[in-house]
Amino acid sequence: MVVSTISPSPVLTQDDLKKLAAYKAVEYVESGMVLGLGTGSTAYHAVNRIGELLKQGKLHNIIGIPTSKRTEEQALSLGIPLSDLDTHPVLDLAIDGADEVDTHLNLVKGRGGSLLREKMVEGACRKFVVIVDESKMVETLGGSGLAMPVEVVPFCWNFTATRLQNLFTKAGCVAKLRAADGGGKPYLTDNANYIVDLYFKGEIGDLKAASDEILRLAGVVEHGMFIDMATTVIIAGERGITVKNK
Ligand SMILES: O=C(CO)[C@H](O)[C@H](O)COP(=O)(O)O
Repeated sequence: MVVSTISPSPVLTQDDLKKLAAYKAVEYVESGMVLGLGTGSTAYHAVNRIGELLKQGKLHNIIGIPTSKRTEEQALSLGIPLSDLDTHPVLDLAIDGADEVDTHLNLVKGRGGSLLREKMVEGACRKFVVIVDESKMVETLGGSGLAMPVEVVPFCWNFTATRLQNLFTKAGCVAKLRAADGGGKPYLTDNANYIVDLYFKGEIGDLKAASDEILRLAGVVEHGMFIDMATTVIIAGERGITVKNK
């Protein structure tokens, strides 16, 4: 793993840090590329920057593949030409945020709800650049006490949630159905599925084994562990930008 650190910065807000990481990632974009466009408050800055460079004529012939309806709307409003994986099954580069990044550059994604499309798009990229502020860096995934999302079909979701929780009893896992903003109804993904958030008290353990066990359950569509997918992680912190390459 190659690590490089670039220039210190003054006191910045978390959003400033997200923007710094996003702008740094957009330096990897070249004219003619097919790009995966991520979802979330960090990726938002990257998509805006790509739109800005296109408008200024500094980038040409970009094709974006959005990872959510939200990003699709944003990209269209900026005049970024869009396509899909059916037409472009191999992408040059994707830029996206993450909820957690571990020391091996494995990720938790999907607290913003777009994990399935993100995994499809980012899994089809030659290069996947992840952009985070330093608060997202963790020793081990799931250890922050925050959610590890799993997209499930709505049919008997409670049955699936219970089976998910039972997979990780040793890790003190609690499975909760994600509610839509305002409570009441379940959160619906862009694919009309539900999300069950897994909360761990202990360690998940072997990530690949956990992934296999989750995906073996009928009713599960995809989970938010992105194992061995990121090729570069750009971390913005108070002391500057750190770039980690696989
Ligand atoms: O996985 C995601 C959405 O499904 C986001 O990339 C992740 O939640 C990070 O979001 P943010 O940049 O807003 O912190």
